[in-house]
Amino acid sequence: MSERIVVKIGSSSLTSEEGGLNRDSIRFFASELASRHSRGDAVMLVTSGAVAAGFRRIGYASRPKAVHEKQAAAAVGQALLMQAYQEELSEYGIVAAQILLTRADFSNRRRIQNALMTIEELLNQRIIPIINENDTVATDELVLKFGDNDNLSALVAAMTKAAKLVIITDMDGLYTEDPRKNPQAVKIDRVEQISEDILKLAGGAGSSVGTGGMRSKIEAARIAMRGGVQAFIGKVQQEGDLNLAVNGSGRGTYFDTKLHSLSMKKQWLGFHAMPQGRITVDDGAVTALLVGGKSLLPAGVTATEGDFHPGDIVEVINRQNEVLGRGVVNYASWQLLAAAGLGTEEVARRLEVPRIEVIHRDEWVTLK
Ligand SMILES: Nc1ncnc2c1ncn2[C@@H]1O[C@H](COP(=O)(O)OP(=O)(O)O)[C@@H](O)[C@H]1O
Ligand SMILES: N[C@@H](CCC(=O)OP(=O)(O)O)C(=O)O
Repeated sequence: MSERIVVKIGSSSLTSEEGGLNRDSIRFFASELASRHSRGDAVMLVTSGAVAAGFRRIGYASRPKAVHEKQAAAAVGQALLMQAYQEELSEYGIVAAQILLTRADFSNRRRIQNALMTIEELLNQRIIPIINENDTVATDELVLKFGDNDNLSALVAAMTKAAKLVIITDMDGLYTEDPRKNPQAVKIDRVEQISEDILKLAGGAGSSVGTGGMRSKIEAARIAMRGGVQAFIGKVQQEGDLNLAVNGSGRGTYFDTKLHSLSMKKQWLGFHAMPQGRITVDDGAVTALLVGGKSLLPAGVTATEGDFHPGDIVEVINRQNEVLGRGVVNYASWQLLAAAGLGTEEVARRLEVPRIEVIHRDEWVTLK
């Protein structure tokens, strides 16, 4: 059966600690991708490695830390990376395309629609889109940077309604602890829900070339699952490993989902738009939102944060500060402050709001 898949390859799989691209690795991954492509899959690749490939060529002794140096390294390395993929994929008669995206592109509806249309056309033409963060324009200081490509790959998978996201890394899955630190750590084969406990298992990057570590991969798996995409985190190292990973018997951890893909509108709400504020809710409201599929009423609100207006997107958290989801708010922040904890009739008497629900169920996305 042919499928739509997104494959993400981390810096640690493409480069050595001393920097520079490992051409054998690129050759190997190209052959794995070509094998899925020849089965009829629509294959997209999200690849890191620009900074790691470029710093060596520039002459820096190690992976740079300063933003301008990282961006210079990425500018050099991205060209080397594309050249290597293009040459290796052409051995199989496959054409590759370069797509560079930033977090800010995802926050702009028109830009992201355009990127999606481009990707769809490339896939129609049996081209493999090769996607990376546009490092020269994305900056660290703002929330506008992905930093690692794990999140980017999950957003691409959700946006293109891929069946599967394969996150390739140097570890054969998620362990109960970082195996580099504790060799007794035990591998987890399947995860059906990403709880806070699962997130706590994961530490930072294991190598000096990787950035995200396991935590950002699990966060990516969470986005993928919410978007109705099955995610895999693990190793693809020998011939046929990518097929195994796609078919369910790969060397890694599977994050299964029973959810259906989210509409572009709900993806926008949940993943892309920048929230303008936060609303804290009580336990009754948590159940109403997460279990009952109900709208959020003022009675369940205990606190608000930020300056928002009707129509803005806000994040909803519980008393433990865990994010439950996001939605379109019908109140201004000052109105909600006045209405918090009150019954609906009381609110209707006191305030003029476009809708009595703080967030209507149709304009809500659960992220927990
Ligand atoms: N619980 C865990 N299970 C597995 N690996 C973990 C865990 N916590 C931290 N890690 C580390 O995450 C690393 C992979 O992330 P990273 O170095 O960013 O790789 P990549 O470049 O492939 O994105 C592993 O090498 C491992 O040391
Ligand atoms: N866009 C950057 C990605 C940075 C990075 O190291 O990411 P990753 O290896 O996925 O943790 C690059 O190409 O170098």
